[in-house]
Amino acid sequence: MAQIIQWYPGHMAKALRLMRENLKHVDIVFELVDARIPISSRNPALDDLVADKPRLLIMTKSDLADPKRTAAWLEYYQKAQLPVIALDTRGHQATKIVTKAAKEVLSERLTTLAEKGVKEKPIRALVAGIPNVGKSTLLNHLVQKNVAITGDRPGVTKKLQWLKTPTNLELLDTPGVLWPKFEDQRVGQHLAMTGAIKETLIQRDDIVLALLGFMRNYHPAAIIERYHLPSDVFERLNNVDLLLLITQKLGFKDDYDRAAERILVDLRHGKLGRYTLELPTDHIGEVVVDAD
Ligand SMILES: Nc1nc2c(ncn2[C@@H]2O[C@H](COP(=O)(O)OP(=O)(O)OP(=O)(O)O)[C@@H](O)[C@H]2O)c(=O)[nH]1
Repeated sequence: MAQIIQWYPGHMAKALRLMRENLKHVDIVFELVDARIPISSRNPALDDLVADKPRLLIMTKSDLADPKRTAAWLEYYQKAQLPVIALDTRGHQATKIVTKAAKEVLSERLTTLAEKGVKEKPIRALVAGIPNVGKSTLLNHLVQKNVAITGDRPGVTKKLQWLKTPTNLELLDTPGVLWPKFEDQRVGQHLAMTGAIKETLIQRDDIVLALLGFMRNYHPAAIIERYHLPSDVFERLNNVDLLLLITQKLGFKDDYDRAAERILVDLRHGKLGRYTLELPTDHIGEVVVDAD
């Protein structure tokens, strides 16, 4: 799990500069977002950076996300004309799905080149996304056993290194690490709930109380069943009292920090079911998303 990183404007500027440099050399950007938190795991800085470069949005960890909400997000992005797919990046279909989608995004250009009789060249791609979103997993999956690194020989000017894949994709070997924007405290909470960042002990209570508040409307049965609570518990208790009751039910006496930690572990390990914390109609931070 990524640690909470002290993120200074200088770091951000350097990361973005590096990515801008690398973007010149690719045909397409694979922008990864976590399907459970499509708002909080996206950095709008990429929009400006990528500008007119073809882009494929890849919603990772869709196996952990709520399928209905994923469908709503796919529809939203399709309406916004942003090519998008959702997948389990570890799944055996990942290579096929990503390659097919990338070819579709570039289809016009590929057809033009074919008509001009230009021999098909590999599609060069850059994988970008926030920490823990699945960049390395996807890279490794696409590359399979065909890793072939070009350039960067000693004594030779440093070249970009490309990873070859069996499907005529070439991937830049260093993914672009974007950093989430924390302007809204819910962004931090959502990143911590999904395990993208590690929370401090002090933040943990707030995060778990926010989670219980979310589950109250979204999926109360998951909490009731997991912690053997009375079925009307959400009607009777506020979030603080609910946490105290769960603490007792877990046999942790009055150690509610320990209970909070357990609840987060349960959530991250899928013990509270599949979930998506954000919808296209949510307004979080400065990211204004609207389905209309
Ligand atoms: N369930 C599930 N887990 C995934 C998926 N993709 C990645 N993971 C897991 O998420 C964790 C983080 O994946 P990484 O590939 O290391 O993420 P990263 O973006 O390279 O992370 P950094 O190196 O921190 O930038 C790992 O435990 C992966 O196994 C997915 O689609 N589904």
